[in-house]
Amino acid sequence: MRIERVRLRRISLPLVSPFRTSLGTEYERSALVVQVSTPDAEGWGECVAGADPDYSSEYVEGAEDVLLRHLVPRLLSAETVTAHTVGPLLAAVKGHRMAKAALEMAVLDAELRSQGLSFAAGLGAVADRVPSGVSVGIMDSVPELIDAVAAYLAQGYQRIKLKIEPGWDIVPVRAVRERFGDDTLLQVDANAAYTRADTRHLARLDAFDLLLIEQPLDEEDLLGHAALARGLRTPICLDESVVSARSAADAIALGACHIVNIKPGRVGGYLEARRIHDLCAAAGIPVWCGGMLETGLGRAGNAALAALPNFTLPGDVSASNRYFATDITEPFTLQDGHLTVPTAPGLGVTPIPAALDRATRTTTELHR
Ligand SMILES: O=C(O)CCC(=O)N[C@@H](C(=O)O)c1ccccc1
Repeated sequence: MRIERVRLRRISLPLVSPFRTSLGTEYERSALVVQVSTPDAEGWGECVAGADPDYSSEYVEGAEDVLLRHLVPRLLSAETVTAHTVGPLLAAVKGHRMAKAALEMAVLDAELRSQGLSFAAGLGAVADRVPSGVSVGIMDSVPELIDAVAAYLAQGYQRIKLKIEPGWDIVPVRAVRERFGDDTLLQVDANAAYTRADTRHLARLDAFDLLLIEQPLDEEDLLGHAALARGLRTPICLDESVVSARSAADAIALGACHIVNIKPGRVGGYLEARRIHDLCAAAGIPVWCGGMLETGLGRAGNAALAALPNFTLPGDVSASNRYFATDITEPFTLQDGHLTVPTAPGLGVTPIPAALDRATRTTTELHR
């Protein structure tokens, strides 16, 4: 395909409720929507980098700058581009995986739309719906947390993920386990808030039969996670530490994880996400699809990805209304605790012009 034009929109969507993690509290989601125009089709992508470089080193202004000055020009000057050549074309630019992922996603969307293929078909989905888990932030009190979890379970969510940090871990997790019983699928996410010195403290979570503890230590501390894994019964899941298939292989070889949270934006795109899925499947490591508070664009791609065979744990692919009163696409809704995998060509969704315009703060366009 020949890329004629790339349009970047900085968008902002208010969250239905503040989302607090060990990294801080978000009240609105900033994101970048990438629109790629080719003679055959338009393609849409979403950059998951947030307002601040706190989850990773990327942040929305930085992603916009590196896209405009270093990444998009490389694609516009190429005679032809396919989703599989985006990575090599951008390889000279170090890092910036979330920015690259957004561009590759838009090219993949355009390519699949022009072929009349859905993301699900293109990636190798084996299911037409995926179980929905939900991420529950840190709250001001345990009663407030219990009410929030009760509401999500009543909506049909199949799995509860609780954000934890030092001072908000054992007590809330015990309260949720005791209130909702042993059959509720429950896991925790620390966003790297602990250190190796916390091993004995974190081992107290073993009492609650959790599916996993996600990213307890610093993203670069693979040996620390391997040591922690030897001190805990609860399986260790990595998120921030896994930025590529290579890093997934290293983490697995070092015994740093039993489970991997795959986020296409964090690992540089859906194609690398599939490579990690395949590598983990070969190593007997189950995976699940994480979330970055995506709009319906990223939610559509994630639903398709979560339908691949080794995504055997419910992911954070929740309904649009978990975060947004109004999404920029038709909203994803929970049907019997599942999201339906889009079957239309490409992502299967496109932004609703009025909704996208309302969410757009700035638009920048680059042409061949
Ligand atoms: O459901 C979602 O999209 C969000 C799931 C979630 O908890 N994301 C977390 C995470 O660390 O996985 C997060 C990402 C980015 C920013 C803050 C929090």
